[in-house]
Amino acid sequence: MKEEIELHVAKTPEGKKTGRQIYNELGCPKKMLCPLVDHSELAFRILMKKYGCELSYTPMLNAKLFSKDAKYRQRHFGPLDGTHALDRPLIVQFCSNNVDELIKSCDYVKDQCDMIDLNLGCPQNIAKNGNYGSFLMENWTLISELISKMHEHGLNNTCKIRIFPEMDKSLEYAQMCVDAGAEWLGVHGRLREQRGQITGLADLDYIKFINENIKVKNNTDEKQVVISNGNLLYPGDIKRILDYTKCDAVMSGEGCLYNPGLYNFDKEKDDVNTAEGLDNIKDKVFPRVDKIMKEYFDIVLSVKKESPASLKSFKSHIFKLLRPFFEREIDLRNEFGPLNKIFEEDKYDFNAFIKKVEKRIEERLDEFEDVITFNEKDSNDEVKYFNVPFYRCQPYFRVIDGVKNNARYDIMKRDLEDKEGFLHSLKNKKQKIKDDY
Ligand SMILES: Cc1cc2nc3c(=O)[nH]c(=O)nc-3n(C[C@H](O)[C@H](O)[C@H](O)COP(=O)(O)O)c2cc1C
Repeated sequence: MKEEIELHVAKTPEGKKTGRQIYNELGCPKKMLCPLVDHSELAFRILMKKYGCELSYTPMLNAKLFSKDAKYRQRHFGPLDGTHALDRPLIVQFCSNNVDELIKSCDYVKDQCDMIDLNLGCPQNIAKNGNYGSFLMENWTLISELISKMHEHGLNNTCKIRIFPEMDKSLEYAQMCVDAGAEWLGVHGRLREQRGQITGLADLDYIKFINENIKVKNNTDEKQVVISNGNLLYPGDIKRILDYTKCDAVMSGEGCLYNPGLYNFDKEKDDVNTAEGLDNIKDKVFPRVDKIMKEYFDIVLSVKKESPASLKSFKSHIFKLLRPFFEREIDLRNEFGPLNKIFEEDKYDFNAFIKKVEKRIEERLDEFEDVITFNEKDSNDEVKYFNVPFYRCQPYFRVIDGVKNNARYDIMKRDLEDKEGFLHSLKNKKQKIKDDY
């Protein structure tokens, strides 16, 4: 027998805009940057906006700490966040299991952003221990209370969910969030168990099913705003995913981290589906790693005073941006690894390192042709894979070597032939698991 649960349904304050109105006012953004702990900080958001991203999320902020600790607030959401010319539209994301802490935190940031998101997707142990993120998926009463209080407080609010193994339950869950007052819904098409080594593919069928069947709160004619999350590797995937799921927008995490050029094309003019088309716009959509590294570093320096990036996050970005390059140019990777004084400008000039990378690429240009080609061997009807020179940013195909429990598992295409990369990934398994959200 179905367990009776008490659900909160928000009363909409008078004059409050609907999700669709907010979406239209924000210019109908289609290409969004995911919330990313340690990675969607101000500097990276600015870089992404320069490269065609239309809306960004902050990293997840912990409402318990944010509501109480001024230092935490200062460190994670400074005065420049949301006020920099290139930092809007912006969604601030909180994790929480406590209404008072959540509302207090929202009040601190509501004038510096366009919407506030509740994190219902974090699958990490830290979320398990703190009882938030995807570990609230069993507590619909609490979720509906958190969302409805945000809504009733007059905030423009969204939530980002994961899916259940059952499609119907996933829809019911999404509907509960919307009825509680979520004006937008981000759907990450993976189960809570799909993380680390068994991340696998997101299931777009679930996202499509939720999007096609969900009813907007109060059941008006308006369509619920739904954002699809997962499986974005190449620019052409954006249209493919939007056409398939019929969602309003896509958001990407790892796709952008490894290649900030993912969104950087003109949908009317540029051909992003063929190797030839991509080759014509390769500087935009697969930027050279030395150039993007310089651009990112310049932004980091420009916002350093008000919103300093942590060394950990800076290094993690560089490792991701340069992943294919570092896998071949091991000496430069080894040189970058121990660099810990990057932000102490007088002691270490990071521009000297950038110059070394640039020089190395120039030397390699004779040897490795600068063309994008279509990789027929790895293709199937739905997904196209491309060969991109190692000195250009490109998607990262994860190495997965295990299946656990009942997690749905679709083998993702991986570059296992790249033995060096494979071994490197395995060696860094520990680090990777820690990095994986
Ligand atoms: C480094 C990293 C940090 C993440 N941090 C967050 C976060 O703060 N909040 C959140 O909701 N999801 C977070 N995620 C999950 C992403 O937002 C996204 O849902 C997930 O990576 C799947 O999308 P992708 O396949 O485009 O990467 C994180 C993912 C990564 C890789």
